[in-house]
Formats: sequence, C-alpha cells, structure tokens
Amino acid sequence: MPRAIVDITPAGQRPDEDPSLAVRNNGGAQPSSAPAPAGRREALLLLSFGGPEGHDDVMPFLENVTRGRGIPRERLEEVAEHYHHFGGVSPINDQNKALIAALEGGLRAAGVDLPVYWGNRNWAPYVEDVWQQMADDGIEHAYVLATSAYASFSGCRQYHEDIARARAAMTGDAAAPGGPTAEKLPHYFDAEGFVRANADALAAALAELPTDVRDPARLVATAHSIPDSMAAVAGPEGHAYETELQAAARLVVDLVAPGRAFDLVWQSRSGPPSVPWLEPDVNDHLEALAGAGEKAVVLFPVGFVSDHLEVIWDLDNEARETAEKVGLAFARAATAGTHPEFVRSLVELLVERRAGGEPRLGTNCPASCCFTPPRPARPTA
Ligand SMILES: CC1=C(CCC(=O)O)c2cc3nc(cc4[nH]c(cc5[nH]c(cc1n2)c(C)c5CCC(=O)O)c(CCC(=O)O)c4C)C(CCC(=O)O)=C3C
Ligand SMILES: [Fe+2]
Repeated sequence: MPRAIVDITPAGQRPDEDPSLAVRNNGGAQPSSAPAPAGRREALLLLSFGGPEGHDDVMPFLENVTRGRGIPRERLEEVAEHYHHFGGVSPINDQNKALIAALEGGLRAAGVDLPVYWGNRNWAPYVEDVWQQMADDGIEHAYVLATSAYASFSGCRQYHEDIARARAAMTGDAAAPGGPTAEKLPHYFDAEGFVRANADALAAALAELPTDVRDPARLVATAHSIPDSMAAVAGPEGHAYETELQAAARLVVDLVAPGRAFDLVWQSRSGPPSVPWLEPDVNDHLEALAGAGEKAVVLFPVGFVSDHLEVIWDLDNEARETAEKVGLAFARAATAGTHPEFVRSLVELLVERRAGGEPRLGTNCPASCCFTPPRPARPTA
C-alpha cells in the first residue's frame, strides 16, 4: 500500500517564540515519490545560513538572524566582535562556494546533468533572489540541499520555511506561490559519506595528541545548543535533534575506535539566560573532565557541516582556551566540509530522490514536526 505523504502545512508556531513569525503556508516543499517527470527542468539548490562579507555587513546580518527572536543586545554585540575578529567576513560563504564546486564535480562524475544554485536565509545571495533567478532560467523544480544534517526548527523546519517564503515572494501570495517547485533532501546525519568524513577527521585529530594521552583521550562530540523547548518538539516524536546527534556520533566513533565511549555536549548557546537551552556547555564539560582527572580531549563538531565561525571561534578560541586553563591536552576535528565521500553521499541522496525513492524525514515532515501546535482559540462568549 502506498504510504501517505504528509505535506508540510505548518499550523503551529516556533516553540519558544512569537507565533506571528511562523510562515503559514509551506507550499514550497511537496515531496513526491514518483520519479522526476521526463523533460522537467531541474536544479540542485544549496540552501544555507549566509554570513557577512565585511565590517559593515555584520550588524545588519545579525539583525536578520535574530529578528523577533528575543536575543539580548549584549549577546549580539559580543557575537559581532567574533565576526570583527575575522575582518567582518564569515568563512561560511567561501565554504559554500567550495561545496558547490565539489558538488558540480560530483554530479559530473555521476553523469547527472543538473545546474547548481546557491541561496541563503540571512545574507546575499538571498533565497528569494535565487528563486527568481531559477525561474528566469526556466527551472521548474529544485532539489534543496540544506547545510544542516539534522532535525529541529533551526536545522530543518526553518529551511522549509525559507523555501515557502521564496515561493510566496514570486507572486506576493502565500496561498498561490510561484517559481520552481521544490523538495528538500532528507537529513543526512547517518549518510555513509558524512560519517566517513567525520571519522577521518576524528582520527586525524587524535593523531595530533601526544602519544601518551592518545588512547585515554576523551572523545567529545559537539553541536549547536538549542532551547529545550525547541529540542522537545524536534522530529515527529520530539527530541530528534539529540537522537540523531547521538546516532551520528556513535557511527563516527565506531569507525575510528569501535565501542569507545564518547560524550555529546553543546556549544554556542544564545538567548537570554532565563530560557533553558541544552546543556552541558562544552566549556563547563571540559572543566568537569579536568576535575575528574582526565588528561586529554578531542572535540569533534559533528553537529555542523563546515568549519564556519561558530566552530572556529567557539571551539578553536574559547574551548581551546578553557582546555589550556584546566590543563587538558586538546585537539579539534574538522567538519565534513568538501570531503569527497561526503560529496558523493550528497549526490547519492539527490539521485535517490530523482529516481522516486521513498521520501524520508527532512523531505516529508509531518505537520507537527519541529513545531508546537498552537493553542486552540478561546471560544468567544
Ligand atoms: C541548530 C543551529 C545550527 C545548525 C544548523 C544550521 O546550520 O542551520 C546553527 C547554525 C549556524 N548559526 C550561525 C550563526 C548564528 N546563529 C545565531 C543564533 C542561533 N542559532 C541557533 C541554532 C543553530 N544555528 C539558535 C536556536 C539561535 C538563536 C536565535 C534563533 O532562534 O534563531 C546567531 C545570532 C547570534 C547568537 O546569538 O549567536 C548567529 C550569528 C551560523 C553562521 C556562522 C558563520 O557565519 O560562519 C550557522 C551555520
Ligand atoms: Fe546559530
């Protein structure tokens, strides 16, 4: 019996935020399990976060990211300093360009003739503009590869909303969106090449440690912290962000040192202190490890796809400093980046979808996924 595809029709709200932020019509992503119709003009779209390109971009970029999110001004100023430390340029844009070049090569190698486009949520090239560009170029359907491998509002649902917003902007009518139709590719935290890329990097980082602490070194996976309320509703049954991260980290460690223990901790917490986010923070965890007599640690940021600013600032500066302070030998593994096996897996995901493979989570998400259902309207007297 064919499995019903549940269309994404957000009727909810972001778990911890203002309901007016939610895009009400996600007409962008309508997965179909039928093979791509012959002759349809298709494209691959890399959909990412975006990042500033210079000093003057930093504050407007941060305002785009945090609009309506209730992030304290002091936090924004602090994060702006991290960007200014690198001349106001986020590394994420060059990393996305490199990934696109690698994907183009990977598609050619697989004999897949598709153009690759790039759009962002928070900075140019904006997803709205690339949608117009694709329409002008005659593209009818886009497969959307988001630069997040996991569930959660921030990592999955919000990318669906970006697609819906871009399609609504084509007509000015969210109920009758335009431009190419789209389907988002599924979560890829357990894709063979993603796991292999992270495992190679973990092995390389371990090899950087002095030989006498290599075997007993503590393996510590990191991912972006999110509000507890967001974690609780991630995925169809809730807590999928943590579950997927645990699964990915386990797969990675098992390729390097089968069965070896690891910890999963959180980084880059934002938001007001009054709102609970996933804990422990990586810095607190390093202090606890040192306090328990550990001598060395390898961090592997399996929650991220490239070595963007939150990785290089929060780990290579802050966490490394914490490790030095408490006397832990420290190494940090690279993210998947443009590892050839990772790129090959991404191309495979695309090929699977084009052939009409059963849509998986991240492509077809139930309406309740990553949202808190809105409270029923109070009956009026
Ligand atoms: C789960 C997750 C991912 C991974 C999935 C994915 O990749 O999508 C991710 C990635 C990224 N986050 C990034 C940057 C920022 N994230 C912020 C704020 C926030 N992130 C959150 C979550 C996540 N974030 C959340 C819940 C907030 C609070 C505000 C809100 O609820 O939306 C802020 C505001 C300032 C601050 O408070 O830190 C900035 C500047 C960059 C770009 C880095 C660069 O430029 O290289 C990237 C790739
Ligand atoms: Fe973030």
